Amino acid sequence: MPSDADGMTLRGDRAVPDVALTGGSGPVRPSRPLDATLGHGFEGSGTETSRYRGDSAGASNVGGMSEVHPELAELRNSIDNMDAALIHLLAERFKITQRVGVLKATQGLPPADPEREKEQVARLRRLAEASHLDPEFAEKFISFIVAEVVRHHADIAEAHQRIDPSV
Ligand SMILES: C=C(O[C@@H]1C=C(C(=O)O)C=C[C@H]1O)C(=O)O
Repeated sequence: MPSDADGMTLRGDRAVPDVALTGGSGPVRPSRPLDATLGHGFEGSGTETSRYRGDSAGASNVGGMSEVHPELAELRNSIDNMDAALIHLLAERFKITQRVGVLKATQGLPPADPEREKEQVARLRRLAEASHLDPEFAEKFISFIVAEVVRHHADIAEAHQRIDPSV
């Protein structure tokens, strides 16, 4: 199985992480020994290893200089990129749902659509399972977002009602 430098194994046309994350706060299940997955610096007795050990914040203090383990820094860089992508995606989603809210308010439709929500939850649970993400976490995540959207829709409907009580 070909493997690139980032701990990703290429299966078919997809890159999948060698460590399977089961969900938000769920357990991390290594699909191969953790030391092999993590690579250098975590096993053995090299100076690189001991230098970065023993600091729970992931930083070691050498001569008053705080150093973060280079692999930890690299991983956090990726986490930061993904968090930024999540925020951008959420911002785009809320732009669209605001338009849905205005459309519903002007058409006299209710803020929430429980049938649509059920379909979304079922679909996202399936997608989560296929991606080795905890489906319970996926459901909580989407429900949290949808609840906020519905609250916005109720606010838009109320504001619209004040301007045009006929709807
Ligand atoms: C966006 C809508 O309004 C609400 C919000 C939803 C969402 O955020 O996905 C889904 C269903 C509705 O309860 C919609 O009806 O499509």
